[in-house]
Amino acid sequence: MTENTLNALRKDINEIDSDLMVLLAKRRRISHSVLEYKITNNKPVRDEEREQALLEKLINYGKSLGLDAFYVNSVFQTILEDSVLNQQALLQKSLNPDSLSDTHRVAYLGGQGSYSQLACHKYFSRRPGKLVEMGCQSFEQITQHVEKGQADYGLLPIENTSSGSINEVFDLLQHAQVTIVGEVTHSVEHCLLAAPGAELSDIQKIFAHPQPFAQCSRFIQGLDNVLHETCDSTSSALKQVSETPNSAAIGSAQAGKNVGLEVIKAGLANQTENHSRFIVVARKALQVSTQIPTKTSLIMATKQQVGSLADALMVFKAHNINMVKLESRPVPGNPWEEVFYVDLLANTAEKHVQNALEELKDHTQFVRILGCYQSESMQAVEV
Ligand SMILES: O=C(O)C(=O)C[C@]1(C(=O)O)C=C[C@@H](O)C=C1
Repeated sequence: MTENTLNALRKDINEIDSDLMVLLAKRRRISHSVLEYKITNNKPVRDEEREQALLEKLINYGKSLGLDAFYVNSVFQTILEDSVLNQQALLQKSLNPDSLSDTHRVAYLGGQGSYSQLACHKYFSRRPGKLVEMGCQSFEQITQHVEKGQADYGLLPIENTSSGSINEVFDLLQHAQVTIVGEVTHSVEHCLLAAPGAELSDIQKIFAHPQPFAQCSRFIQGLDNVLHETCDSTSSALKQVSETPNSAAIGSAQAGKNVGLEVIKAGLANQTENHSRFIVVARKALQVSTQIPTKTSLIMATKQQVGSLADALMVFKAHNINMVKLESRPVPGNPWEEVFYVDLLANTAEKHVQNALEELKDHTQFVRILGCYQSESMQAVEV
């Protein structure tokens, strides 16, 4: 085949890709119009039955065209996720016109290329406006920026599929004067990043934030005679590499590229599927539509008597509320006392949820709602 033929074929591919883009944009606009029907008729945004029927039809059609089911399914699951999340974001925007600002000032940990920055970009990609990013040195600095009104939002990692809950953030939430207004899950691919040309055998020291160290513990334990040093953030770990010979940092490939470092080993995390969930905090709560999946997070201290935690949890069962997280943390200054963090699939705008929260007071010493917010972890339908 000549180079001319190759160029002609690539031109055909470019044209098909442009046509696909036009069709995707058209599909999105139609999906926005469908939302109007759902608003008027108070229907849930997501219609899993319709998604399932659509996917089945597309998979069969794909087969007749020689496209395999896995490919068709994954392409259309992505399209459907975009459609649902966009409808939800539009609905939320119409419910909270006050939050419609041209600028979002967002505080997060670290700087360019940090995992928090990537999660921030993902969350705000569906919330148009100018993003003013404020890289911070600590989680506490993030909540302080929000409390003082220097930032509109703060992004805090709360749990990771490899290392579990991020206790420092749970402890901070006990006292911070902020409310949770959103969540975003981001997949994290940890790489070992070093100066161009370096090899794994050259590395004598590794810099990283404690979280990546925990999430890559098996890889780290397998290295002999390599020192580790913890840093405040991935960004500062990257900076250390440029100042320390024969060193490397753990970070995303993008973070390394931004500062001229190369990936010398990828896929370091203990689990192949390594995801972090971040919460978005603000000073003022947002109203959440009852037509979209919603989470309510709270902290509670149960009474110091036998069975009080079980009694408290039975309240959720009695009101048919699904609890998706329960975490206990010590109370600073009060040894052996515990507070519990609870995530519920529930919207505080609903009467049965309000009743449950009222009843919960009978079984606890205190309850504080940390936030009621749109749940963005979307489960794909099974076909
Ligand atoms: O058909 C609908 O109800 C839509 O809102 C459209 C659409 C889609 O993009 O195809 C989006 C969300 C629903 O979960 C199902 C399908």
